[in-house]
Amino acid sequence: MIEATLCFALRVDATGESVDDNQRTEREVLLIEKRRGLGEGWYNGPGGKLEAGETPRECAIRETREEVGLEIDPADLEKAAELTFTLDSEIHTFCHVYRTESFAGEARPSEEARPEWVPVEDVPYDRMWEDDRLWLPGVLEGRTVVGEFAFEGGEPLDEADFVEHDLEWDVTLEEGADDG
Ligand SMILES: Nc1[nH]c(=O)nc2c1ncn2[C@H]1C[C@H](O)[C@@H](COP(=O)(O)OP(=O)(O)OP(=O)(O)O)O1
Repeated sequence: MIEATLCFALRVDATGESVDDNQRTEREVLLIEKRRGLGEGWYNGPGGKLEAGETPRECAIRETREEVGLEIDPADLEKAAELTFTLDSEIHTFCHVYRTESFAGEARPSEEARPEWVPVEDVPYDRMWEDDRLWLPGVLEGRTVVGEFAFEGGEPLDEADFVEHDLEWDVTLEEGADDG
């Protein structure tokens, strides 16, 4: 089983467009267009596989730094979801999902990822994993969720068929004692 993370940074963008002289503000999320690995060519949050001895929180911070160059304080990461992806009835990947509204630096591209700030209303679900449209909108609204998503058809996971899912919303997500 692969243990992995995803990290969604959110910001409020003042667009400067005036509506009755009020400045319109729009929430944006930092997505990446993935340049290699599982889900290559699709949009997702920064993230990746845990390294030995690393907590999920540490992994989410490291992957976000490596892939797009943002720095995040561990205390500012909020656990938002725990997702289990099964392939042909076996657990393939367990994914810890975090969100944050606090970070330092400017997003920059890397070999692994091309970052893009996207209005929360315009997330390109047609260019993402098929399961994302089921859980990401709630996560971006600030909710928590535990989900299980079943894929069939053999490796690789990103070419398998998405067949069923189960979601439990607004749960309390426990974290390991060393995971802050
Ligand atoms: N069904 C799914 N929906 C989704 O949104 N993200 C998924 C997913 N299945 C896997 N992922 C994500 C979780 C994790 O961030 C990433 C794992 O992909 P990879 O195994 O290719 O790892 P990466 O190459 O990104 O990581 P490293 O090699 O550790 O840098 O894909």
